[in-house]
Amino acid sequence: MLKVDNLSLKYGQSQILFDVSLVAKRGEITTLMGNNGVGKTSFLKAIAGRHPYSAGKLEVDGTHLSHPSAFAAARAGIAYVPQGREVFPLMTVLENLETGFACLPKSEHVIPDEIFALFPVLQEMQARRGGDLSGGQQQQLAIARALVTRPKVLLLDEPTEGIQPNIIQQIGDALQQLRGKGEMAILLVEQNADFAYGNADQIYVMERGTMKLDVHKSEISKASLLEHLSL
Ligand SMILES: Nc1ncnc2c1ncn2[C@@H]1O[C@H](COP(=O)(O)OP(=O)(O)OP(=O)(O)O)[C@@H](O)[C@H]1O
Repeated sequence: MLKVDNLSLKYGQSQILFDVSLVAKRGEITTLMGNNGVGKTSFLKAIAGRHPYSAGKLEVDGTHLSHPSAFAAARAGIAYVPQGREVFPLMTVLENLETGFACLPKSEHVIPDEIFALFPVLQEMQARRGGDLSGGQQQQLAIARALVTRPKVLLLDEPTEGIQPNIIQQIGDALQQLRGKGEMAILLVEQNADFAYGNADQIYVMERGTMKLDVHKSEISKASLLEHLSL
C-alpha cells in the first residue's frame, strides 16, 4: 500500500502542491484525475523520487521513505511509468527491459514470464530497437520495464495519451490482470475519462495543487465525475 500524507512541492519559489494526501491499496487501481496543470505529474514525480517534496510523508507497506532518490524509491518498490514513456530508442526491447534490473539484486536479474504473457508483442519484438516500435508498443514496453522491478506500487502517468483504441484496450486488460493478482497498488493518472472511470476502484480529483475529491467508484457516477472535472 502507498500512503502519502500532506505532501507539498515547489518549483523554486512557486508552490505547486499543497498538503496532498492519497492512499493507494494493494489489489486496487487508484485513479488520479484533474485538468491540465493541476499538479498530477508533479505528484507522481515526488513519489518516484524524481523531484524533491518540501513537506509531507511517504510510506510503502508501512515503511516510511524519507525524501527518497529515484533509485531509493525504486529499491523500496515504487515503479514509475512516466508520461511520454522514456523508452531508450537505440536500445533493443530486451535491453530496455533489462534496465529494470538496476534496482534488483543479481539473483533476481530475470525477466518474469508473466511480463511477456501480459504483452506478447514484446516477446516477438525483443530484438527490435525501442525507437522502432509504435507509440502503443512503446507504452507497453514502458509498463513492462516498470514491472521488471517487481514493484509494490506501480505509478502510471497518462498511459493512454496518443495511443490507438485497440492498444488502450490491451493496456486496460493488462492493468486489470495486475489488479487481480493483488500483488501491487496501482496509481493511475489519466485524462481519458472512459479509461480512468472504467478501470478505477478509488477515484481522486486534484484541483490547483490540492485534493478535491476522494471517492470509491461505487459512490459516484461517471456523469458526476465529469461534472467535478469540468468545474
Ligand atoms: N520543472 C518545472 N519547473 C517549473 N514549473 C513546473 C515544472 N514542471 C511543472 N511545472 C508547473 O507545475 C504545474 C503543475 O504541472 P504538472 O505537470 O504537475 O501538472 P499536470 O496536472 O500533470 O498537468 P498535465 O495534465 O498537463 O500533464 C504547472 O503549472 C506546470 O507549468
